[in-house]
Amino acid sequence: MTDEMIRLDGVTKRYPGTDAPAVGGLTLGVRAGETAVLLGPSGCGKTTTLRLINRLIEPTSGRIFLDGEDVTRADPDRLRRRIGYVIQQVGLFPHMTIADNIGLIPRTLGWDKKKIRARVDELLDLVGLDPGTYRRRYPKELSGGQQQRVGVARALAADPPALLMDEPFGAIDPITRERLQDAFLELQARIGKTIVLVTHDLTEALKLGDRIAILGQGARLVQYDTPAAILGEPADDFVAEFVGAGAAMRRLRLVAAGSIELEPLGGDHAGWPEVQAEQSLYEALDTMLRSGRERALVADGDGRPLGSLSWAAIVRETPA
Ligand SMILES: Nc1ncnc2c1ncn2[C@@H]1O[C@H](COP(=O)(O)OP(=O)(O)OP(=O)(O)O)[C@@H](O)[C@H]1O
Repeated sequence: MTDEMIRLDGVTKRYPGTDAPAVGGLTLGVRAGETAVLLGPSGCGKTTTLRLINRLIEPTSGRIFLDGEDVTRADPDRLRRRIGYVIQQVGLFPHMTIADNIGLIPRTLGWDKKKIRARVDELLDLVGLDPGTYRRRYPKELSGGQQQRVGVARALAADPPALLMDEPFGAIDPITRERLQDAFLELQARIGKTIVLVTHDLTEALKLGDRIAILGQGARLVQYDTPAAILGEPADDFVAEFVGAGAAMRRLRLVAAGSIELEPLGGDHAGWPEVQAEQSLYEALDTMLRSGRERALVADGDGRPLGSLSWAAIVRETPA
């Protein structure tokens, strides 16, 4: 057995009348409870890959597995109840209330009214919208960010183990977008779904992904790794170029101060700035810069000193 919830095995999609495949023999596994981000340039096949997973698009060849089961030929309607789908345009039905939009799949599954109502309220709570205020409203009476939350609630209605998200925060202003990303992380920490999320925004990928799949044209898998590894050890020039000039600085946000080799504290450290072991190197460096010191004391959660972190140690730890 495998702990992979989603697996693509040599999946190819060739649209009629095109020369090169949109997805050419992609093999990719997503572990249960993890968020995998598909990141790559426009037209590289991200959306096609996502829609192959829930069979909105039929593969030309290859196989797709959900929780170890070959679903390449499974009934698409049944499959989609096990895989929630969230898109950028949200796709709420304008003539239906928020409650009816969220209750869509439970209704098709034949749940009774009381159970649907309870589930709708539970989901509104989960995504941070007050049920009393929002349940009877219509989509146009909500902001874009609130509609996006409803879209997520709807996708979660039948409690599917997996969730596909296509540029879920794409059309939203930068400040709301950051708030929704934070809300996404809090929600995911509680519900632990297996998520495949498409974006072309590197910052979003680094923030939300447990692992990032960098795709080239034809959904060629160039690198599939943790955010820190993508930034620290780009597989080739394509990835290095994609993650760009700020890679070393971005990586500092992903490494905890307590995770690198600290120096012994030694004698007098009065007046040193202090950072928590779980704070990032980025925050540690910021603290040092603001206090005008080249060293900080690293302490654990109970305030016990663990060692000394120097500027030089951060430079040594950063892959050149
Ligand atoms: N229905 C279709 N028929 C023919 N070609 C298509 C169809 N849908 C997509 N394509 C082509 O397949 C390729 C991959 O498209 P896809 O939408 O998967 O890319 P993407 O990475 O999601 O792009 P973007 O980031 O711009 O949304 C593109 O070259 C696109 O033009």
